[in-house]
Amino acid sequence: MSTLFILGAAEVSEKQYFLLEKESSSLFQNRDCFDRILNVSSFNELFLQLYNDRTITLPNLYNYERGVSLILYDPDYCDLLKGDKEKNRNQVPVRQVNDFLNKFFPVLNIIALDYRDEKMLDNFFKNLRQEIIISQDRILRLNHWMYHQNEEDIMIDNSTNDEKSFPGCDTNIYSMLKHLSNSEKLLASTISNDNEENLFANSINDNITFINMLLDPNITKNGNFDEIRYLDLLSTWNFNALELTTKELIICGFVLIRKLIKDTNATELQLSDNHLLFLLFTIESSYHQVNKFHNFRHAIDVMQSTWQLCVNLKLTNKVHILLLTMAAIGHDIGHPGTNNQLFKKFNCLLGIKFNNVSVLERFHKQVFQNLIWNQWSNLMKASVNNMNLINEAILATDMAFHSTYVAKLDEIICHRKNILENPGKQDSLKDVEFGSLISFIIKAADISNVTRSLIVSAKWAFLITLEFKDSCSLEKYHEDYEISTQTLCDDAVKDKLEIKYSDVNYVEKIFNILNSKCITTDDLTKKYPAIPGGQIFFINTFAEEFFTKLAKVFPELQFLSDNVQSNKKFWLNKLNSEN
Ligand SMILES: Nc1ncnc2c1ncn2[C@@H]1O[C@@H]2COP(=O)(O)O[C@H]2[C@H]1O
Repeated sequence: MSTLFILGAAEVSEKQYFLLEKESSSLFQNRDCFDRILNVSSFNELFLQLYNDRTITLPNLYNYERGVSLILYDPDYCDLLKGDKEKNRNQVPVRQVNDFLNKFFPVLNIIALDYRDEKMLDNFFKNLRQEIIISQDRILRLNHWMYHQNEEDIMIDNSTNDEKSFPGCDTNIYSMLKHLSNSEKLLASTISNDNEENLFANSINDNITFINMLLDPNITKNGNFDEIRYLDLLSTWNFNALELTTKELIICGFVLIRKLIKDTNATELQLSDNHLLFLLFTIESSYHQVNKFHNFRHAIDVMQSTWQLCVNLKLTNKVHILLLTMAAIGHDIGHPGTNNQLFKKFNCLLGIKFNNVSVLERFHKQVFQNLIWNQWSNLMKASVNNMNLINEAILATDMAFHSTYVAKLDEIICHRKNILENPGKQDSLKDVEFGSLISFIIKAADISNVTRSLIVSAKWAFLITLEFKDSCSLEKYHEDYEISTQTLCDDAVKDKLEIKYSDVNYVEKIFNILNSKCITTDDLTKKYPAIPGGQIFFINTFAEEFFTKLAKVFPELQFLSDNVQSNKKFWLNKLNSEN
């Protein structure tokens, strides 16, 4: 859905509406592109609308990831931060608004323009219809996210591996290069303590009470959410992120992180409730809601399992638990829902930037690190080891290095066997080192969906199967059409663009399946017969050995291995009954 925001006091909006009536204006000629027109009196009202729309129960048609939205306003008119009518206070230049939108609403397709700038409006509308088509097609959208680049993107100086930052791309749709580029600008503004940037951030933090956006009647008690209820939910392995609304996922992140901060007793790490929620809303706006598996729901699921593994392992360092849990929330930030091979195979700029090694993980690490520096710098300043721990944990989730971690488990098992059989005899092998422990925990959490209860595991399996299918479709699309990995807005293909992989009804169908209380694992495997085979492959190739050896090193985690075995039995029976 595409929204047109008319921003400014009534007088201004009358002028802007005038544009809607002026037949010669590009706005008039393209007004049919918008599904709705909203008149807002200030940026605070605009941001409240964006945040509230992002937390609509899924399938959310107003997530600003399908369609392209436009904010029209008069930068010279009024104090747009609060909507006062006084003239010439707090004028907000267009560049500053777009900078803010890109940094704090990264995955949203939305841009602000001065309503008087006909040239910019004409330029915006020139590509709008194609961009809307791209944003509503699963594969065209994926292609754009991963491969869009504009000619100004600075090429990499490969000889020195000098990682240069990238200017923003020329598109109104999300792209990973644009996300990375804006993330680096965010870091730069943090370091330079850019007060323009702070103007908005401070205004949001001062004028928006985030908790009020979460207090739905059906999830609150006496006007507040039931913190105990959510902490209880988070404290069991029966946690099911799939049955929670986006608001509840944010609440889960909030109550857990707030608890973990308190547990550290570290005054320098304290963060106000509103600031913590501002950070969580920004993280939510950095994950793609349109992704089936790699979305904010997966992030909160991995956050919960990371914390529970720390509890089961009786980790004592409260700061480490907080850092690991934060790494879990951010470990897949901006994930496109595909895989590293598709960066390397099509030789795209983002892959080259990271030398085609752990492209996704290094992207997540850089984007998350810059966000934390901007919104929670104390967590970073407290110790240089804090960011290193978060970075190491995020990089450890690259499955390309999975066998390295299994080999480390083998080494520890062998070391302990040697000690048992030859007490007192030293060997060159090592027991669990801190770095390995961090990696083992977040790796186990990242694939812990296969250790959940059968029906929960089956629903995650259903979602990742759909995502694998999209990756295959993207690969085929490139091979069939030999589409340049640059952009699908090139003139050569512009008029051929059509929606083949629409996902509006598709998403509706998915959430009907996930939300139905009566769906069984049998129903899922009947509808999607590829699931059992995919699960057996993944369990046999990765999960079974990893969790078996993890349990040998950490007997407290035996339940993970038992759950995998139990789920595997079901998948094998399914597979055998189908053959
Ligand atoms: N249930 C599952 N079935 C198949 N593959 C999975 C499953 N869970 C996780 N994975 C894979 O494990 C990978 C862990 O890293 P990623 O999240 O990048 O991508 C994940 C998937 O490719």
